[in-house]
Amino acid sequence: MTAIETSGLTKTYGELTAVDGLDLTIEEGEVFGFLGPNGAGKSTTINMLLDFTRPTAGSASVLGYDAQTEADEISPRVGVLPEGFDIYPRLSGRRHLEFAIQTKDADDDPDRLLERVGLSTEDAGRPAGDYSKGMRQRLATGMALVGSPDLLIMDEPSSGLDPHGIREMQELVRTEAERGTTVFFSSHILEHVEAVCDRVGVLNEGELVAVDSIEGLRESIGGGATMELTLSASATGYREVATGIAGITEVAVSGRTLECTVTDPAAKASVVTALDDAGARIEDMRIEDVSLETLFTALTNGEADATPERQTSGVAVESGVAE
Ligand SMILES: Nc1ncnc2c1ncn2[C@@H]1O[C@H](COP(=O)(O)OP(=O)(O)OP(=O)(O)O)[C@@H](O)[C@H]1O
Repeated sequence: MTAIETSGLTKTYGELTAVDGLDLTIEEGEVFGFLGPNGAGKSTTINMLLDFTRPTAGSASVLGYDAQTEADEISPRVGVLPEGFDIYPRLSGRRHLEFAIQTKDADDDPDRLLERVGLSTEDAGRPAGDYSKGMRQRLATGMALVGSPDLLIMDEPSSGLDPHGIREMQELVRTEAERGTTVFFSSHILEHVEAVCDRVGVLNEGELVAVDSIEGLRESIGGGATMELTLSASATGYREVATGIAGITEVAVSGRTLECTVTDPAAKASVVTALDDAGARIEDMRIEDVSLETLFTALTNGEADATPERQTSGVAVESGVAE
């Protein structure tokens, strides 16, 4: 059975199309990262899956039930970490959890939940109104885990968390996935989903612009790289050598440096061999691979940070993608 299936799911607000004909299938047990820049339509999609918002067109099913007509069947089996979770300021964290346990008619141990989300017993006794943003996020995560849901929907789960908290959240997602839970989580930060997701979908201006495994995305960009070769003498005479190689689309020369745009990974070795054969002495080589961040940027009109990783060494540089 599919955990989530949408068909032509659309939501418009007046002139604005927040979600535009979304066709998405997520299998049970998958960890799916829903990516997109601010305003891409991620929360609107989640709200339609949870029947908080009605679609303008199309349909969605969650755990085999229609998201609009059978929402009552869905909610007991889904744990939700909403974006901008509202707390009851005077109630302690523990009371929040107890309340969630009662509401779901579950039998979770609040202490176990607190431990899982990294909230101390002492903090659990304090009014949630005094919590930091990260602590609120941990509490909301604990509430989402109540009742061991079959599907966990997390809207920007890393929001407010420090790097340590982000790692813990990723660990928690992994543990849930091992338990068989389907995890659907949205983020506008690729590296937060990269560590844990089986597949990612990239949403931009309401449209799904890519759906693939992380490996698939890596492969699709694997050929794109810039190679910078520093020779022992002027590179001017070697431009033609590099230009003649299949998979090298552009060559720029500056002093002793040749900068080649590579579209076929095999061309990286070919250019080194060809230059060597032509008598050039390569003193240094740097390869700047296109990272997933760069792909994300390209898919979403440059609204995310592009931080390609530089790898520097001698001639034996391996191709790779930024971690
Ligand atoms: N109730 C609403 N009325 C009017 N426009 C809305 C409403 N809810 C969302 N929108 C618009 O729909 C678009 C998508 O918003 P949405 O909150 O789904 O994006 P998002 O991808 O979750 O963004 P973020 O990462 O910032 O949370 C935005 O342009 C937003 O302004």
